[in-house]
Amino acid sequence: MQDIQFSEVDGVPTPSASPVTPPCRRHRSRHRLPDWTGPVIYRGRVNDTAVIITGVSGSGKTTIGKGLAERLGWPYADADDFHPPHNVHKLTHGHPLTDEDRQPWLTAMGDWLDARHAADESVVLSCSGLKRRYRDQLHDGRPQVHIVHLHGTVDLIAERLRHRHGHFMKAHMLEGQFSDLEDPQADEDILTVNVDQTPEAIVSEIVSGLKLAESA
Ligand SMILES: Nc1ncnc2c1ncn2[C@@H]1O[C@H](COP(=O)(O)OP(=O)(O)OP(=O)(O)O)[C@@H](O)[C@H]1O
Ligand SMILES: O=C(O)[C@H](O)[C@@H](O)[C@H](O)[C@H](O)CO
Repeated sequence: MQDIQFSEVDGVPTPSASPVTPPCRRHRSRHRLPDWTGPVIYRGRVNDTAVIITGVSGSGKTTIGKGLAERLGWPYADADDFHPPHNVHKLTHGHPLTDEDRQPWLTAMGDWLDARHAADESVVLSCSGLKRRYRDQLHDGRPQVHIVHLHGTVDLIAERLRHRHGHFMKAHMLEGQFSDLEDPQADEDILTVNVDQTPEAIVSEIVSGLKLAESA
């Protein structure tokens, strides 16, 4: 296998030798690997980037998503705002969502990602993305999307939820969230970050892990 050296050109890592293998192992082969025909598309990087923060309820998606968006100077959106009223009603009354409930919600987020991409706009979206097929639905065919999964223990997250007030999602639903959770697999190209650290440290880990450029 040929060794590929990278140098920076306009902030984009560029190989100094024509590779015969993909330039980056974190690239998802199913939909992002271009044939080697010219300019480098590094990790699927296009003009805009969409970072999706996933994790169970209480893992910190909102806290970290907003912090990251602020650090990068990008708009932020929360998946909770894409739920049809029926889903919010169910969650508010303590009923977990089914795959069927989640379908219109995933479609709405996908449409939103496509609209932001068409406008060349980089964004941060917080979304539970508990099951692999939900993540695939948002990820596949969207080279601008990078997923960051917030990982934490049940005990730590339950403790945080016990202290959270004014949110429709209640702590007792955490068990259902963990039973629905399908941990990210290696081939999903997902950055997993442990939430047992300060929000600032988590945001920094994401910025460096995804090599995101911070706003001045
Ligand atoms: N790294 C952290 N350290 C300490 N507390 C945190 C951290 N991240 C989040 N929290 C706190 O934990 C609680 C849950 O965080 P947050 O609301 O961001 O989670 P969430 O994943 O968006 O939840 P949901 O999916 O239910 O909206 C909040 O009270 C928040 O302030
Ligand atoms: O997939 C789900 O069950 C939902 O997305 C929930 O996780 C909530 O929307 C959210 O996390 C609570 O704020």
